[in-house]
Amino acid sequence: MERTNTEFSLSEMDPTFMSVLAATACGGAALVLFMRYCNRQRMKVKIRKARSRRDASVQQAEQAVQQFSTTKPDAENARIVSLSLTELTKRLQEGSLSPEEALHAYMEKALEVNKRLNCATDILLESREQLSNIENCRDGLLYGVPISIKDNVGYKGHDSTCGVLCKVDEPAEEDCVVVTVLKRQGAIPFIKTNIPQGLLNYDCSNPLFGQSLNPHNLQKTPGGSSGGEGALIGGGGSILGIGTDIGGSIRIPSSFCGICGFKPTSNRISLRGLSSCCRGQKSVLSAVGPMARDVDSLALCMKALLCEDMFALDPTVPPMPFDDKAYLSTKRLRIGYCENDGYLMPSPSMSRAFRETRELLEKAGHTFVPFTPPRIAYAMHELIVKGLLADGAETLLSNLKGGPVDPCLMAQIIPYRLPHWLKKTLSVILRPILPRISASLSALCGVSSVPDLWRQHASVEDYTHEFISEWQRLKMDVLLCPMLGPAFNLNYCGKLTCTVHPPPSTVPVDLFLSV
Ligand SMILES: CCCCCCCCCCCCCCCCCC(=O)NCCO
Repeated sequence: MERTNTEFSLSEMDPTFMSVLAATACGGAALVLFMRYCNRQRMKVKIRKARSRRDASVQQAEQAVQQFSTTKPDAENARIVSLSLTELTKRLQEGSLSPEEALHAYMEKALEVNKRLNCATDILLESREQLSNIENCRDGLLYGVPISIKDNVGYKGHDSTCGVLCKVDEPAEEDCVVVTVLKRQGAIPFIKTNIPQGLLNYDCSNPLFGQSLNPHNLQKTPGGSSGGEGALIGGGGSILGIGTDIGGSIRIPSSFCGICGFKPTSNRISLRGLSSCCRGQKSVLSAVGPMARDVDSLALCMKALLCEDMFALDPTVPPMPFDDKAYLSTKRLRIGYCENDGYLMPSPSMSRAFRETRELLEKAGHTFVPFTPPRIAYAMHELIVKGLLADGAETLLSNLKGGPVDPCLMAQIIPYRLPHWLKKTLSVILRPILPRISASLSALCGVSSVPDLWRQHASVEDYTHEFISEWQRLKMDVLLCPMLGPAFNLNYCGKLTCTVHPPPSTVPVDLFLSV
């Protein structure tokens, strides 16, 4: 066949041109490798910086505790950390215990728990400075009470990392509203606690601070995302903590660590000044709430937060104080119960705890009515997963950019990263054999347009009203249902979420230790 003049073989090419081409290709490859190397180095520096900052604060706190114990050798630390919050506040208010003693006792205990469970991200050494004007808060409901706060709760001068590298070295300019109000009530935030990377996970590990462990079994996770709080409080290192919850982040670690947790309705407590990896997401709303050893402590914390100060600092919060009358009422209740929502089977231990609780409440004269949450599979996929990741997980992924993905998040992130066409195709193929995975994959594509997002919001609104109508039809006061638990193994994340707004809480029935 005759050769055209545009055809030529490599051997006929100008050797100078060939060398330039080869040099350019090698240079390009070297540049890419160099940039990757620099990026990895930058990443390592950031991780090292965050860790050494945490370690330095731990070291300084150890010195402070030691120094205090030499000036006050007779301090009854073990006795102080065993008091309930009611007893502690009483002793602080009557003056038989000083805020300084309470703070140092808890700091010592928290450091010991942290050594075992790796649950702290930062020790707030400013807490000791706060002691110097704590007498101005003598009338506060939490006068002198040392408290813990989750990593994403803004505290002036400290990072709220959410476990991602891009938020390291971004210290809060001001205390968030919750911290301001708690401080005015006399509380002393002294420690920040660990979270899973990105906060959208039920484990508790991130590349900056590593894996936190369960206080009752070191092979298990404390849960997430308020897992550091669960571990610290469950281990005895804090008497009251502040967590956040979208789809279980207060309730699940409370259940896994054998403590109590309360997720109020969203914006009952101000969210101003809190950090997040999916800010602007409005389908499944986040909430701030307390975690503690007993229910009375949760109530006291709510009472302290629901005050004029918070309503003035964040006027978007409804100015509705704590309803003491309802809390103390002994009226017989009409309790809706749901042992199995048809989506997630409770574990045998959880079923037993549920039934024992029901029996006790029935004996106490409360009435039970069966309640079935409407259209649960639809709510899980179309409202929760599609709502949380309406942007196709773009915001979360952009927060993870430039850093390693934690092993506990990997299984979640792989499907997020698939291209839309592949998620859609897999969803269609898997529909007949794995309907839930198929529905999740389709939901992970998020919404396709602004009108689609509005439809999504409208569906959440409709579902909320459908749920509330059923609640009202049955004339229920509360709903009793089992929690996820007992605690999972490390790196095994669960998927239990909630989108409607009745405020749920977790209360331990007894401690179930799996071996
Ligand atoms: C092979 C395909 C598998 C598809 C898997 C689909 C996974 C969807 C997972 C969605 C997970 C959402 C977790 C939500 C956690 C919420 C935690 C929370 O409450 N955080 C609050 C932070 O303030």
